[in-house]
Amino acid sequence: MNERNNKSNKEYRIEPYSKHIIINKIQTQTQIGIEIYNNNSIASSSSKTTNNNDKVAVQTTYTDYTKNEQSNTSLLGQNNTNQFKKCSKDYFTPRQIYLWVKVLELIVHLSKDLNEKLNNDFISIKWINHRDKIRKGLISNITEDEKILIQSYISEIHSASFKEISFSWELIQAIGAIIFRHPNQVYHLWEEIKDKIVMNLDPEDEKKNCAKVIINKPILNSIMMVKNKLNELQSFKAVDERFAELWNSKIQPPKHKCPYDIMNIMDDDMIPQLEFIKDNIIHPNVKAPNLLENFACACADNCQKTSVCQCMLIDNDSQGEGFPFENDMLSRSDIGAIYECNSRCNCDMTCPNRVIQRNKKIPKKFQIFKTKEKGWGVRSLQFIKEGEFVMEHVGEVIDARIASLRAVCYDKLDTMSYFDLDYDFDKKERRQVLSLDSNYWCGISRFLNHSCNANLVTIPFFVENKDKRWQRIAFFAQRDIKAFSELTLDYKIETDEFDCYCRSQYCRYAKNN
Ligand SMILES: C[S@@+](CC[C@H](N)C(=O)[O-])C[C@H]1O[C@@H](n2cnc3c(N)ncnc32)[C@H](O)[C@@H]1O
Repeated sequence: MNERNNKSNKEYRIEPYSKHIIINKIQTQTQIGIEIYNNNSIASSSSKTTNNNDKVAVQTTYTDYTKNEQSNTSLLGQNNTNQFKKCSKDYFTPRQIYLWVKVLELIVHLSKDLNEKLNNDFISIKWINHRDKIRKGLISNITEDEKILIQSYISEIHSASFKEISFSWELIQAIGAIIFRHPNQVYHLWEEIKDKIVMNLDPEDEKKNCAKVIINKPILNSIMMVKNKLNELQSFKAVDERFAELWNSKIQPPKHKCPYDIMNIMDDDMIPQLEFIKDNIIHPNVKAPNLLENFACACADNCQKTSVCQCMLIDNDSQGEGFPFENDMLSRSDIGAIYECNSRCNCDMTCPNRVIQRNKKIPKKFQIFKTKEKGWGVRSLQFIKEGEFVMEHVGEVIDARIASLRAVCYDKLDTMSYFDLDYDFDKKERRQVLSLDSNYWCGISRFLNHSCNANLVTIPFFVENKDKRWQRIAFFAQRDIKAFSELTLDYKIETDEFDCYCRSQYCRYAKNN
C-alpha cells in the first residue's frame, strides 16, 4: 500500500511566512512525521514504528530543488544497510544536524499522536559510526555552559559503557542553539569531531556500520504550548533561511577574527559575531558580471592625459571632465561615479586613475567603539585629509529576492545593514538592483553611524567592469578628520521617523532626544 496516499495530510501554515514555508503533518498507520517546505527545498522527518513498539526510527531528509535534482540527504535512522554505506562521515554537516534538530523539534512539539505512541518517551535513531577517537577541548569562543554541554555530549559518545547513547532533550536543544548562534565555531568543531567519533558497537551493529542513539523527549501535549512553539518557530525559520545559507559550501567558512581594535567603556557588550572580508563576496544565486562587456584604455603615457584616456570618457555625465583625483585626493565631491583603470588597461598601478585600488592596500588605523547613544561606531585613530580615500564598503552581493527574504529575519533580530547599489537606476528598474548585505560578511564600514553633518561622502566606483548593477562603494573624507574622531555617513534616510542621535546642529531628524 502506498503510504503517502494513505496519509492524513494537515497543512499548518505559519503566518506571516506562508509564501515561504508550509508545514505538513504526515500521518499513516506506520509512519508519522512532518514536512517543511518552501519554494526551494523540502525538509522532512518521519518516524516508523518498529517491532519494538516503544522505539521509532526517525528518518530525516533534506532535498534541495534548486539543484534540479532530488539530492536526498537522508541523515539518521536509516534501517537500510546500503543507505548507511552511502553515508560518509562528511554527510553530517552542521547544517544538516541543525536541520535535523529543528525537524525533530517540530515532530516532538507538533505530533501529539507520536507522543502518545511513544509511551517510553524515547525516539531511537541511528548514528553513523566513526572509528577514531574523540578528543576533548576543541571548543573555542563558546560559553562555559555550552562548552560543558558539548563536552558531555562528546564524552557520552565516547563512553565505552553505552551501546545506546542517551541525549537529553535539553542537550539537543543546546547543540541546536550553539549551531544557530555560532555556526562557524561549530563548523570547525564538527570538522574536528567528525573524524574522531568512536562508538562501541555490538557485532550486529558493527556489520551495519551504525550505532544507536536515544533521545529523551519531554512530552508536550498542551495545544497552548504547541502554539507558542509555532510562534517561536516563525522567527527561528526566518533565521534558519539565513543561517542555512551560511552553510552553503560554495562560500568558505571564514578564517579571520575581527582585525580591528575594539573599545567599549560603556558596557559589557561584545561586537556581534561577524566575518570580516576585504572584498565583496557574491551570493551563489546572483550571476557574476560579464567582464567581456568591458572597458579599458590604451594610453601609452600611463594615463597622463585625461582628455584621451578612454576610462575617463566612459560616462562623462557621472564623472565630469577629467580625472576626479589630484595627487591621489578626490578633487570633486559632486561626482556621480568613478571609473578607475583596470587590469586590461595599458597603464600600471602608478596610474593617476587608480587611487582606490592603490589606497585600499594601505591599511588605516580604525577602531570600533561603543558610542553613548548609537550602538557601535567607527573612529579613525589617525588624521585623514580632505579628499582621502577612507574605505570601501563591502559585504555580500545579494539580489532583491534574497534581500526581502532576509529582511524579515533582520527585522526580527533588530539589525539591518543593507546598502542598495541603486545609483543610476530609475524606479522601474528597482527589481534589478543588487544590495550589499553586511549583516554578516562585512568590513568595518558596517559600523559607520549616520550624521546629518557627516565627514564621509559615498561615491560609487567601477574597476573591472562597467555594468551599473555591479557598482562598488567607496567612502572619501569630505573634510579634514582629526585623529580619534568618529567617522560618519549621511544615510539619507527618507523617513522622519528616524530617531537621530547625531547631535549635530544641522540634525534633520532630531526630536526630543
Ligand atoms: C549600519 S548600523 C551602524 C552600526 C550600529 N551602530 C551598530 O551598533 O551595529 C546602523 C544602525 O546604527 C544606529 N545608528 C546609526 N546612526 C545613528 C544615529 N545618528 N542616531 C541613532 N542611531 C544611529 C541605528 O540603530 C541604525 O539602524
